[in-house]
Amino acid sequence: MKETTSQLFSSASPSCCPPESHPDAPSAKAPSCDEPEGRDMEIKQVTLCKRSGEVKQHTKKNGVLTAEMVSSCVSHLGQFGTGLQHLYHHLSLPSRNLSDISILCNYVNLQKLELQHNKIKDLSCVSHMPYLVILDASHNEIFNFFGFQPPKNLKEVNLCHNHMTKMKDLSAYSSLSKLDLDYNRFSEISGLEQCCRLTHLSLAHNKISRISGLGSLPLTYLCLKGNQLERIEGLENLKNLQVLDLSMNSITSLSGLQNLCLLGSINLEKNLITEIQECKHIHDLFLLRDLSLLGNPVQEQQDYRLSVVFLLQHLTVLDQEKVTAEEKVSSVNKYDPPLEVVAARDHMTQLVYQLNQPQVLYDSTLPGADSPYPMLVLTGPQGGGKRELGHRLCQEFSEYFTYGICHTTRGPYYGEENGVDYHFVSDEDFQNMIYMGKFIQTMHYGGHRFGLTRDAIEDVAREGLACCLHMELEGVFSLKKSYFEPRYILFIPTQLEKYTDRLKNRGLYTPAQINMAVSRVELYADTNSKRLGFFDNVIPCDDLEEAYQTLRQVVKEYMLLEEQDEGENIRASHGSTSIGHEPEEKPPLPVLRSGSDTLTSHSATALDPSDLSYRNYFTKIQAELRPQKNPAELASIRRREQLVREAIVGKSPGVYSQLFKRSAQTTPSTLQTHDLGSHFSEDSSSSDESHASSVLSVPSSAGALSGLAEPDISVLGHTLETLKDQTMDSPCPDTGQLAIVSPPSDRRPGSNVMPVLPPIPTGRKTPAALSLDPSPRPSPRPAVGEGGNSNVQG
Ligand SMILES: Nc1ncnc2c1ncn2[C@@H]1O[C@H](COP(=O)(O)OP(=O)(O)OP(=O)(O)O)[C@@H](O)[C@H]1O
Repeated sequence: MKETTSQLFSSASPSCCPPESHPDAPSAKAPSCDEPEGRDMEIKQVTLCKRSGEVKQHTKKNGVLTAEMVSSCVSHLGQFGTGLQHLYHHLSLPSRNLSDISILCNYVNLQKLELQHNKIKDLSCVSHMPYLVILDASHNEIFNFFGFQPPKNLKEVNLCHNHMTKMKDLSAYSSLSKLDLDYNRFSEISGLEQCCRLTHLSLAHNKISRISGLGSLPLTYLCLKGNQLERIEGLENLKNLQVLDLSMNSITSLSGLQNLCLLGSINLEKNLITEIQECKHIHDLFLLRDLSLLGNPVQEQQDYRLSVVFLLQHLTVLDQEKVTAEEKVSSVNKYDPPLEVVAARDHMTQLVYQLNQPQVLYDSTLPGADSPYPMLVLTGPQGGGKRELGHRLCQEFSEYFTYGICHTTRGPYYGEENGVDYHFVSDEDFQNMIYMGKFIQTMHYGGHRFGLTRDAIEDVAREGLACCLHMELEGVFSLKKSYFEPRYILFIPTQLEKYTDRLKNRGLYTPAQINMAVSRVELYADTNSKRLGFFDNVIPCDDLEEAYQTLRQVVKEYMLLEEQDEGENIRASHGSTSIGHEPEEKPPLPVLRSGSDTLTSHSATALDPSDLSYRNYFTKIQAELRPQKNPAELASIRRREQLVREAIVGKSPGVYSQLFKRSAQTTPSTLQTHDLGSHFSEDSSSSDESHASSVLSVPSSAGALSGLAEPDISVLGHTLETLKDQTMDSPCPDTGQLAIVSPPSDRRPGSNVMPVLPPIPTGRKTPAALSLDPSPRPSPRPAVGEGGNSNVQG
C-alpha cells in the first residue's frame, strides 16, 4: 500500500518535516517541507527504484543506502507533527550489505530503525533522528560505542555482534531502557550508572572478568553469559533484578545473590560450582522459581537434585526440568522429615529387627499386649528439668515408680553413672543392639543416639513397679506407635530467657546446643496446640519446685492416691461400674490410667468392652487403618462431650487450660493438614484431653478448648443419655450415692476391669524376688544438678 500513491511516498520523504521544525532535533541538512524539488526528487527516485531492479542491485553492491531503498523499506504510517502530516516512521533494512547509510541523516522522523546484518561502521546519522526510539544495528562492523548524538527518546538499542571494545558514559541517554551488547569485545562495564531507566542489559559473550559499574540500576534483566567471571559481585544493589543469566563463566560460589529478593530465575549453567551448600546463599530468595546448574561439577554430587530441591523449596524448575511434588516430598522426608515420619521409620526399623530375631519364648513380666503396662513418660525440651523431676518422683513414690534406664551413645556427664542415668554404650554396640531387635524406640539427638530397650522396661516391671521415663518429642511419637500406652506429661518452659539461663548455667552445652534446645520449645508448644490430647498433661517448668508439686499432684490423681487418702469413693465407684469386674479383684496397688482409657468415639464396634480381641495390638492397628471420623470432627465431639461432663460434675476448666491458648477456629484446620499417619498416633491418645480434665482435677492443656466450642445438641443429647444411664446403673457401693463416671466409651476399649487400669504388675515384687536379684537397682537420685556444678563431659 505504501508504494501505491505518490502522496504516501512523499510521507516517507525527509522533506516533509525538516529537523529544524523540531526543537529537539539536531541540526542537519534536510530539505524543507516547502521545497517542491525535494518531493519531486523523491518520487522520481522511488519510481526509478520500482522500475529498475538493476539500479537497486547496483546500489546494494556499493553498500551505499539510497533514497529508493529507503522508500521501499519504510513502513508504519503515522501522523506526525503539529500539522498532523502522514509519515512513515519505521525503516527496516536488514541484510542489505550496507556500509554507508549517511543518507539517513535526512530522515529525521524515524522512530524505529533496523539495520542488522550489514557492514555498517558508522552510525552517526542517528544523531539526526531526534524521535528515534528503537535502534537495531546488530551484526555490523561498528567499533564506536554509541557513536552518535543521543536521540532524546531512544529506548532500545541493539548493538550485538559488533566490534566495540570500550563503553562510554551514557548519562545523556536518559530514556534508555533496553541495551543489548552481546558478542562485542568489552572487558569492563562502565558508563551506565546514570541510565536510570535501564531495566534490560545484556552483555553476553564479551570479555568481562568483573561485574562493576551497575550501581543501583533498575535492572530487571541482566545477562552476562559467556564472560570471564569468577565470582558474583557488584549486584547487591540491583533490588529489581528478576532474571539473571550468568551461564558459561567460571563462577564457583552463589555468594553475592542473597540480597536480590525479586530474583525469579537464575541461569548458572556451565560454571564451576561444586558444593550443594552454595544454594544456601539463595535459600532466602522466596520468589526464585527457576534455577539451572546444568554443567556444573555440583551435579555429580550424590543426591544432588533432592538436596537442591530441599534447600530451595520454592523452585518449580531445576536444570530445565520441572520439580515434581513427589520430589519435594521426598526431599523433605529425606533431609527434614516430619516427626511422624521419623517416628514411623524408627518404629518400622525396631519392629523389623525384632521380628528378624529367632522366635523364643520370652519370659516377660510385662502384661500382654491386651493389658498395657503402666508407664509415665516425662517429655519436654532438653534441660527443662524433666529428668530431675522424674528422679525426684521416683524417690518420693518409690513404692510405685522407678526409673527406666535408656541407652545412649553420648559420654556420661560428670556425676552420671552407668546403669543409673543411662547405659552408656559405644556407637557400635548401640547399632548391634538395633540389629538384635533390642529397642522399642530410638532417636538421634545432638549427634548422639538414645534408645529405650524392652529389657529396660522389663527390669522395672520385674520389680513390680511402674516405669518412669524421660524423652524428647521424637521418642514420644515413636513410643506412641508401639503397643505401650504410657501417660505423657509435657514439661515446657514458658519463660525462654529463664530457660536459656538454666541451660547456660548447666555449663554442659555449646551455644549451638542451647539454641537448638530453645528452638525446640516451639515444637513442643506447637505439637500441644495442634494435636488435641497428644500430651496427657502439660506443666510449665519455669520453676522446678512448682512444677514438681504439680507433677506429684497429677501423679497422685492418676494413681487415685488422694481419693484413697481422703476416703473418697471415686475409685470404688469406678470399680463398681466396671463390666465383669468383682470388687475383690481390684488390684492391690494403685493404678495408672492409661493414655487410651478415655478414648471417646461414637463407633460402637471400636468401643465394645466385651470385644477382647480389640486389645490385640495388631487388631488395634487395623482398627486405626479403617476409615474413621476425621480428627477435627473427633476433637469437636470430644470437646462437646467434655463440656457436658464438666457441666454435670460441676468442674470448671483448670488452671493449666490457659497455658497454651488456642482458638477453636485454628485447631481443627491445622489438624486437617496432618497426614493420616499422624492421626493414628493422635487417636490413640487424643481422647485423654477429655479424660484428663473430666476425671482428673488437673486438666490437660487441651482443656483450653473446652470453653470455646459451641455444643452440638445431638451430641450433647447422646452424651447426656449415656451419662444418665451410667449414673442410674452405678450406685456407689460405699456411699449409696450415684457415682459420676465416664461413660463406657471413655474406658480402654475391651477393658473388663476398672477404667483406670492397668495395674502395676505385682507378681515378682516379693522380698524373695528382690533378694535373688544379683544386681539390685540403685535407688533413684537427682540427676545432674542445676547451677553448673562442675560439669565435665566424661
Ligand atoms: N530413649 C530416648 N528417646 C528419646 N529421647 C531421649 C531418650 N533418652 C533420652 N532422651 C532425651 O534426649 C535428650 C538428650 O539427653 P541428655 O541426657 O543428653 O539430656 P540432658 O542434657 O541431660 O538434659 P535433660 O535434663 O533434659 O535430660 C533429653 O531431652 C532426653 O530426655
